[in-house]
Amino acid sequence: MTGEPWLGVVADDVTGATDIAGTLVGQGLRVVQTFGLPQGEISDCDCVVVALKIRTVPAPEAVASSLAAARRLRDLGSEQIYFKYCSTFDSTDSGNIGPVADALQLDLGAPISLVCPATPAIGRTVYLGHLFVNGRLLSESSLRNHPLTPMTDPDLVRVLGRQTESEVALIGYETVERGADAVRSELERLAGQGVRYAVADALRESHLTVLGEAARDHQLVTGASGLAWGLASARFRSRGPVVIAPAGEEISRAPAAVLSGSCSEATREQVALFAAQHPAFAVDPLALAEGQDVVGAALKFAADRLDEPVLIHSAADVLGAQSALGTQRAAELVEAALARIATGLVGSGVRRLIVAGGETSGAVVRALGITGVRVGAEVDPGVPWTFSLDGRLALLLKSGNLGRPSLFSDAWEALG
Ligand SMILES: Nc1ncnc2c1ncn2[C@@H]1O[C@H](COP(=O)(O)OP(=O)(O)O)[C@@H](O)[C@H]1O
Ligand SMILES: O=C(O)[C@@H](O)C(=O)COP(=O)(O)O
Repeated sequence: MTGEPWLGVVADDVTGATDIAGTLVGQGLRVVQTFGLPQGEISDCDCVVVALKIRTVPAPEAVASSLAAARRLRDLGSEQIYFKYCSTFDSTDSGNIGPVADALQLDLGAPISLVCPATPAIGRTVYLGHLFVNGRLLSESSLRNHPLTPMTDPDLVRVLGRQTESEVALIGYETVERGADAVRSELERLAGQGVRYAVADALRESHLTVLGEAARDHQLVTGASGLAWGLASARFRSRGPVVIAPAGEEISRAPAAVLSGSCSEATREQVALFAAQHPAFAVDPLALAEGQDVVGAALKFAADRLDEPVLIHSAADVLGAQSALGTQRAAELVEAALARIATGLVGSGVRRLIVAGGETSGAVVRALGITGVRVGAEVDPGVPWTFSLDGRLALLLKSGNLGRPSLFSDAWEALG
């Protein structure tokens, strides 16, 4: 094991980054995750995951940030770059998966790259190039109605084809089932025909190991957490999970809080279950818009109850808030308020913090001035505890769709 990160991940959002980081830790890699470009030297790890926020920004901005991240990762010693996007391929017809992959391929001199968001551990599979979410076609899942990136076409060859000028082809499950050599030969054949992207089928984890083995020497691999799992399991067949020292006593006994700005189905269940057993404060976007001191009220509520974990959440009447204030303004008000509440909570001694929601997590880590975390063990697939590099905090940053209903309660126990 070297001290240099051989694998560099460019992730297109914050909790997506935490998801892949946790997956790699589960496969025995030592992982550091940074928010934005890594600062200074990073050693004693196998992988650095750079969390960007580029899923829905204009394509040129996404390309510039990804290139900068990949170049920095190469400077740190990464031999292989992994572009992590969402397991539901969240993107629009103009990007950003195609433009970012194109730019990274060109920069790294990669002739052809795998494209595979399949992540069976969370119910995402690819069959004949079609993406399924918990057994339903992507276009018939709730992603069809995503506010920013509605996914109405499940055929990934077609979806990516609209985002790139390059040729996109399919490597079907029959080839994958024949093993890594068969996939390698097919990749060579396709590259010889000028194809730059091979969407690969994967229905179960053994398929991901085959793909990981086939892509072992690729300069660029693209996918969600599943294919990263395959890469790591092909490379380190016998490595057990990293044993992360439990949080120091100072942290594991410190006050704890959950901040949720996520409105996703899984989070709603988690919030409802936790709120039934613990003190909970609802942030009202309309009150924020009226200029009421909601932040002050939330902090007062928490300060009176910090002998047990408190929950501050926001997802009550989302549609009402959006129609009164507009989607963007409502989101900004809630994100800014939760970020200020996070700062106040940490100021009053909270050192164990769960944050639900990708955008929300981005706003919170920015407000807290956290530049990076060392990644610990997963509590659920894609949901690991992390420890800020400055030693201040244990943070669990959770993507909206991930985690079991009792995650918020179970996570404290997992922290030790
Ligand atoms: N009650 C609400 N009304 C309107 N927008 C809200 C409300 N609560 C949260 N939001 C916003 O919804 C967005 C949720 O996104 P995010 O944090 O990425 O969660 P997820 O990972 O579930 O998508 C955030 O921008 C948040 O500020
Ligand atoms: O790949 C996934 O499903 C997640 O890692 C992910 O990116 C989810 O997106 P957000 O819910 O917006 O964090």
